[in-house]
Amino acid sequence: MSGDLSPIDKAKFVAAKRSVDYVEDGMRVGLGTGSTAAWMVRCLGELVREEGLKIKGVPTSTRTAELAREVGIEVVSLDEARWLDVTIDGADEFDGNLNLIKGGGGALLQEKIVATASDQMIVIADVGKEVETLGNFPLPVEVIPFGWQTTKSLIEEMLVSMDVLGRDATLRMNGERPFVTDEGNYILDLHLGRIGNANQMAMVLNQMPGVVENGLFIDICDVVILGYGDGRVETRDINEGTVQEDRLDFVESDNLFTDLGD
Ligand SMILES: O=C[C@H](O)[C@H](O)[C@H](O)COP(=O)(O)O
Repeated sequence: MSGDLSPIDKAKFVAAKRSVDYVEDGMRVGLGTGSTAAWMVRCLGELVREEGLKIKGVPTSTRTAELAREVGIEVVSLDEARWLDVTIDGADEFDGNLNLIKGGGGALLQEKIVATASDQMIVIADVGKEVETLGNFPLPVEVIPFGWQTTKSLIEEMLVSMDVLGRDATLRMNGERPFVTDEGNYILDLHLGRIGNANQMAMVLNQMPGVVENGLFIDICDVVILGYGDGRVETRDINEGTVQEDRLDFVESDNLFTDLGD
């Protein structure tokens, strides 16, 4: 079965597999959204079903909620859980300070609320997500549908005044219609190229009328677990200042991958 996976999927899988080591019995766990986070949800489901792990999962999208229930994880709302032990999620880009761009799948609002309500946020990513400076990936900004074209013009004017390289904002589409988030909002993707001051950009965007949230996650992520297509895993902890490397090996078994340890 491992032969069916592309190197990028293997990289996502090994990062996800390593991340569930952070989850202990009784924890309240934020469950991210996207293809990498989906691997993590499946790995957690396996632990719940086969090893009796008891956790409460708070999903960051309806997609993740469906998958979590499907694999046997008890799903609760953030209001029920109130505060979480850990959130594990993917990212579209991360830099050396573990600042992120998220929202490629449109789930940034719930993801940011859930990650911020967690003692620890762990990002799982394939090696292609690492960048020197954020901004090559279009920055998603969630806006309310009312007056979205005015909001778009205001954002573009702001980008000119901030002297940002790219200034185009495009409405995310789902076929012929605007893409609609779980909260009923639209997404504007900002094609910036390079975000010099991500903190300032995040603050300025969130002050604009019509903007609900932006996809910059600044000082929220604690740990990045980076997967490689050959099974190597690198864990970077920004608080501890540590980098650990190990390896998961691919085997043709029911479990797909076996932890070989150090
Ligand atoms: O809205 C989606 C999320 O922020 C995802 O975590 C992000 O887009 C990364 O997704 P993937 O793991 O599929 O690359």
